Formats: sequence, C-alpha cells, structure tokens
Amino acid sequence: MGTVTDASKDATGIAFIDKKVTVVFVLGGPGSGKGTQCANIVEHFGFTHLSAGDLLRAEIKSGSENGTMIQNMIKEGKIVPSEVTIKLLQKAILDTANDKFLIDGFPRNEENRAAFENVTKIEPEFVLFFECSEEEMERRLLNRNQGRDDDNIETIRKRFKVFMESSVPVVEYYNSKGKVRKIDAARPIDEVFDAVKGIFSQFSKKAT
Ligand SMILES: Nc1ncnc2c1ncn2[C@@H]1O[C@H](COP(=O)(O)OP(=O)(O)O)[C@@H](O)[C@H]1O
Ligand SMILES: Nc1ccn([C@H]2C[C@H](O)[C@@H](COP(=O)(O)OP(=O)(O)O)O2)c(=O)n1
Ligand SMILES: [Mg+2]
Repeated sequence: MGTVTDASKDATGIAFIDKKVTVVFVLGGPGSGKGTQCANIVEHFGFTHLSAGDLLRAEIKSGSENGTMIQNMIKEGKIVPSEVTIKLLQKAILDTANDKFLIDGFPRNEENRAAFENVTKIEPEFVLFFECSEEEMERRLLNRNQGRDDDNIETIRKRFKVFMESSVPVVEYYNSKGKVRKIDAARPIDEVFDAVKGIFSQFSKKAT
C-alpha cells in the first residue's frame, strides 16, 4: 500500500492528489507473458493494468517531444530514463479511478526502482515474477505479430542482455525483502494463470 502524497507539484511538474493505492509490480523477461497474464488478472481481480512499454509506445505515437528518443531506445533494447516513464505512470495512476494497479515491465533497472520509490513513496504489495527460458521467450517474441519495432532477433538479443544485467538485480532486491512471488511461466497460458490466481487470492474476486 502506498500513498501518492500531496506535494502540489513534484520535480516532474505533475500535480499530486492524495490517493491510497495498492501496486503489484509484474516482472519477467521479454516474452515471458506479463501482458497476457495481466489481462487475466484485470478480468478476475479488478486491477488496472499499466504497461510501462505500452505507455512509452503511446508517447511515441502522440508525437511528444521525447518520442524520437524513446523510439530509438526501444529499438536498441535500452531502458528509457526513469523520469520519462515515471511521469507517464504517475499520470495514469492519477487519471484512473481505481486504487489497485498492476505495473507491468517496471521497474526494469535500479534507476527505475529507486526513482519510483523516491518520487511516489509507493512500496509494491509484492512482485509477480514470471520465470521462463530465453529459448521459449525468443520463440514467443518472434511469433507475437504485433508489428513491434523491437520484436526482431537482433533487438531481442539486446533485450535479453539488458534483462539479465539490469532487471534481474531488481528482482533480487525485492527477493531479499521477501516480496517476490515466482511463477513458472513456461507452461501453457491457463496453467500459468492457475498459479497466478493462487497468489492473488488475497484480493476479492471482481463481481461479474
Ligand atoms: N504461457 C504461454 N505459452 C505460450 N505463449 C504465450 C504464453 N503467454 C504468452 N504467450 C504469447 O507470447 C507472446 C508474448 O506474450 P506477452 O504477454 O506479450 O509477454 P510480455 O508482456 O512478457 O513480453 C504473445 O504472443 C502471447 O500470446
Ligand atoms: N520500465 C521500462 C519498460 C519498458 N521500457 C522500454 C524498453 C523495453 O525494451 C521496451 C518494451 O517494453 P515492454 O514491457 O513492452 O516489453 P515486453 O512486454 O517485456 O516484451 O520498452 C523502458 O524503457 N522502461
Ligand atoms: Mg508486454
């Protein structure tokens, strides 16, 4: 549980309102199934899904002044400076009436993690971590067919390297705090979701 506190405006220029939120970080390598399982969690447990990658891609499309920089970094498999990503996440949290958020693909490095904590003071409830072999993730990404600039073998290899070097240490950090809930994500989608459901049982089911 965290509170987005009232500081009227922070360093990023975004106005804050008082809002108590529950945040779950969803991490895992590229193609491990984060987006797929987040959609299931939204449907069953009433969370709002915020994908850092989706927010950055929308920012490129919007013609923002940072668009070209973001596009180049994504193409190279690099991680965009956290101030850009955090601003987008904050805005999405504040613009959404819900108080339960899945933050997918963030924090992806130590800079993301420390800056988010400093700026928002939000501590994740837990970190859902999807474990999957690179061989399987590569197969999935090459079949994803979403027309993404970064789903080509050259960029995929770079993303795997960044994941191992920069993102795994973030998972280890949360693991040392007892916050990681690890899932075997190499299994079929339904079986992965069965495991996810067990972890989310503390949250009430969405009324249908
Ligand atoms: N458990 C699974 N088994 C097989 N394919 C999967 C599984 N989970 C997701 N996929 C497929 O793999 C691709 C990557 O999944 P996605 O959810 O976009 O992963 P991520 O957000 O972690 O990159 C998509 O085409 C998706 O349909
Ligand atoms: N916290 C983040 C998340 C994503 N990005 C950029 C860099 C990533 O390679 C791309 C794509 O991220 P996305 O989460 O959509 O990718 P996957 O779903 O893991 O395949 O976006 C970032 O710079 N910072
Ligand atoms: Mg994704």
